[in-house]
Amino acid sequence: MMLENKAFEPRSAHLATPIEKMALTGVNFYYGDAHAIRDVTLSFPERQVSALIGPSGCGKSTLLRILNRIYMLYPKMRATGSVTLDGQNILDPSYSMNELRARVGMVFQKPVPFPMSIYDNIAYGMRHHERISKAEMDVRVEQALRSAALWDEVKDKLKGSGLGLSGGQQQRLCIARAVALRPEVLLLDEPTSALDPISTAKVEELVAQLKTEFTIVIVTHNMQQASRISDNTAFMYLGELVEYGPTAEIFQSPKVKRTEDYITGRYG
Ligand SMILES: Nc1ncnc2c1ncn2[C@@H]1O[C@H](COP(=O)(O)OP(=O)(O)OP(=O)(O)O)[C@@H](O)[C@H]1O
Repeated sequence: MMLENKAFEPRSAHLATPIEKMALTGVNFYYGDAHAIRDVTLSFPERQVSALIGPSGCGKSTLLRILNRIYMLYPKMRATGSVTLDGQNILDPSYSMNELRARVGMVFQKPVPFPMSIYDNIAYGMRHHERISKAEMDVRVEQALRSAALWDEVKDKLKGSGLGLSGGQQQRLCIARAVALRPEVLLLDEPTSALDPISTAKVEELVAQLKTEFTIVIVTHNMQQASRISDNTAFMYLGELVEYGPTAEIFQSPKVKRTEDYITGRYG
């Protein structure tokens, strides 16, 4: 069945110069007294994949969580500086959390489907955010599952539990759930670290497709993955941004010795 898919029409075709979708300026982050992110300034171009890499504890996940203000759920965590989304500072408390949740979606390392049917896993968020008819919901669920390259595997068992899927399928279900809300930015926190190589390859292919419609920021420990799927790579160390640029440059001719050492596996 051919679906009319307005949500996934390119927002502006054939961009000559990428538009800056999100930008951090002088961002610091604190877990209580612990200073986890130090004066980070960088921007994520629209409809490109940007990878955050660096040794364990360098602040990759923390940086990702600043981008959707998820830390605000916890007391004692605070960010300073500015993070803009299409030029508006999302760290400003007056910026609506609901709007941010709708515009910036997140997928975590460990897939956690809701304990409900595959169909309801996708429909749940939409019911919460929008009023849509059953017929339109069916279309949107199908679109989301197709976008996450999962439709063919689940179309005959939509009423079955999301928990009954394999790990790789569960992760694609979680991606479908995020995509269904039609965000503009997708944050992926090590989305393949719990997956086998075949599922990993599927998710990587999926990221390549999704970037035609979404701006993607991905945290990964996997150097090959960063070099395969990202347009830009940021190398972080001890909470600081060491180097950021086009992925080919970062991997082939890093300017900073520490980046080179990490990428070539001399430490990590
Ligand atoms: N909830 C927390 N409370 C206090 N400190 C934290 C908390 N979460 C992370 N940190 C600290 O912040 C720093 C950055 O952690 P973060 O998880 O962002 O690093 P990471 O690069 O994503 O690491 P990994 O690759 O191991 O997931 C670390 O020093 C970590 O110990």
